[in-house]
Amino acid sequence: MDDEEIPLALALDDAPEAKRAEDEAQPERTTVPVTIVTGFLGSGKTTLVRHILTADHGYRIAVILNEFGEDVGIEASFVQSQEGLQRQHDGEWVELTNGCMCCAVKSDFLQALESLLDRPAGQSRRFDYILIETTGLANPGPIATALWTDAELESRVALDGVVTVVDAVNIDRQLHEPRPRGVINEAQVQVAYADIVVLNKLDLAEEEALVRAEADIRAINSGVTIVRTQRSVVDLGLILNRNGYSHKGDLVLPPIAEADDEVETGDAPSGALERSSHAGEATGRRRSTGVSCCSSRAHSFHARSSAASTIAAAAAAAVAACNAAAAAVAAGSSGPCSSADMSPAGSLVPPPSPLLAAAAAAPLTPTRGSAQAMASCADADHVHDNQVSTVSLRCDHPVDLERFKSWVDHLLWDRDSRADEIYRMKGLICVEGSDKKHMLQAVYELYEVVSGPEWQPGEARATRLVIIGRNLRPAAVKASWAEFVGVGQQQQQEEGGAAPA
Ligand SMILES: Nc1nc2c(ncn2[C@@H]2O[C@H](COP(=O)(O)OP(=O)(O)OP(=O)(O)O)[C@@H](O)[C@H]2O)c(=O)[nH]1
Repeated sequence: MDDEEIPLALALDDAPEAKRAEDEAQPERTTVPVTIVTGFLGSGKTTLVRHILTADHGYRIAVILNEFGEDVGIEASFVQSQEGLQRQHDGEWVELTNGCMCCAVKSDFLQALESLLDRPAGQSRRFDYILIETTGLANPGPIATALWTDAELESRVALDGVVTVVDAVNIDRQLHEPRPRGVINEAQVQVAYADIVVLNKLDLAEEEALVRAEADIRAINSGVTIVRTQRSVVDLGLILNRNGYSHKGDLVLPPIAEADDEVETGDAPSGALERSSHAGEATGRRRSTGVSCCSSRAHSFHARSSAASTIAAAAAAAVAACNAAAAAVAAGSSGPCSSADMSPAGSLVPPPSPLLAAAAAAPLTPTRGSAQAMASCADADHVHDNQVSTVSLRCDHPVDLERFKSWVDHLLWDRDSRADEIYRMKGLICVEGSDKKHMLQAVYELYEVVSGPEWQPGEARATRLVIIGRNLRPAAVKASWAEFVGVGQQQQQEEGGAAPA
């Protein structure tokens, strides 16, 4: 979006008459295709969605953004105002000049879909495509399954495809991150469900890493199309209107022969994905799996559609097959939580622009519990519970930008323990001496702070930050915030608690 033309806001009733007449002359489509955009935290999903929204594709696209926990409002409000958009007096929906619409919802995609479909006729131009952007820790399976099943019930929406955006720099550690037995590895499942993988951040990754990433992806989902991108700029013909789940078209799934809804949970240590040696062997097998949530959702839809359960089970089986093979190879050498399985931190290539700061390897600050119930996990180096959670911070007075950056440097780079890991930071920053909003974006050790539009009159000028990671400790994060930004503990408000994946 950086260099692209800024779309202007359009009042819902302001569609040009000629365009409106043209719209009304078009026959109604019986179903609206839905593409799910998924991918791990910070991979480039929003960047892809913005690329789609601003491209010249002729579709009128409705986007449903599912924001993670307490970051609701942070990214959406910044992104929308950054793009010259204005919220219409229509709930959270925003409409762009090309007819695309955007909505931020906290959790329930299907509810948002219903509200979209139930919009009063004539209030806006008709849309003919829906994009759903999941959170970075989401398992896209339940949404895909529900949409696919609904299509069988002659729903007004139909699953078109699942696009998984992969961060070429960080996918290695994401796929191989150790998990306690039975705990889902989100990155693996997101890859497993993909019809197409957008391998993003080419500018930050070396060729060797790209080739390795492709092998890892194919080890999970051997039939998937992989397209390399920078800033998620992809040929939209590859990702929209694939018609992959239509009864008339061929089902686009990892080519798994006999998957059904009886996928077992259990024995294989998820997160122990072997690299390329078993690429292709993931297909045609039925193994036990750590992806229990897929199979449980499949059960709930089995009564409505046996085919629907197959999609979930197929993805689960793909991951399971990889994990089982990896477990066999790794047997006796490293357990599910062995640090030997982890990718070395800090192996990123230097950033190409001053906006991105590269970090040396760095453990971090302390940790926090979470709502996500996970088993404890110990290895020789550390004992922790492997919980993913969110810490939200707020400060109601302007912060010094340089001090703020120093704090981020410290938080991301000067860690003295590897028990915890920050996956993602996002924040709106109210900078001392500036009338412009600033935004922090961090993905693992890389971060950028960019300035955006001016604060609007009456808008609360506050700094709001969201930190998502594994084993975060809020007290220590707050202490470091106080130390580096110079904000007294009494002035901080911790807005949110733990947010489950
Ligand atoms: N250098 C570089 N940065 C990128 C690229 N694509 C995205 N980014 C940056 O990566 C950061 C995360 O991008 P987003 O699009 O917000 O990622 P996301 O997947 O939507 O993040 P979550 O919603 O938190 O999961 C932002 O700072 C982007 O500007 C790329 O190809 N190269």
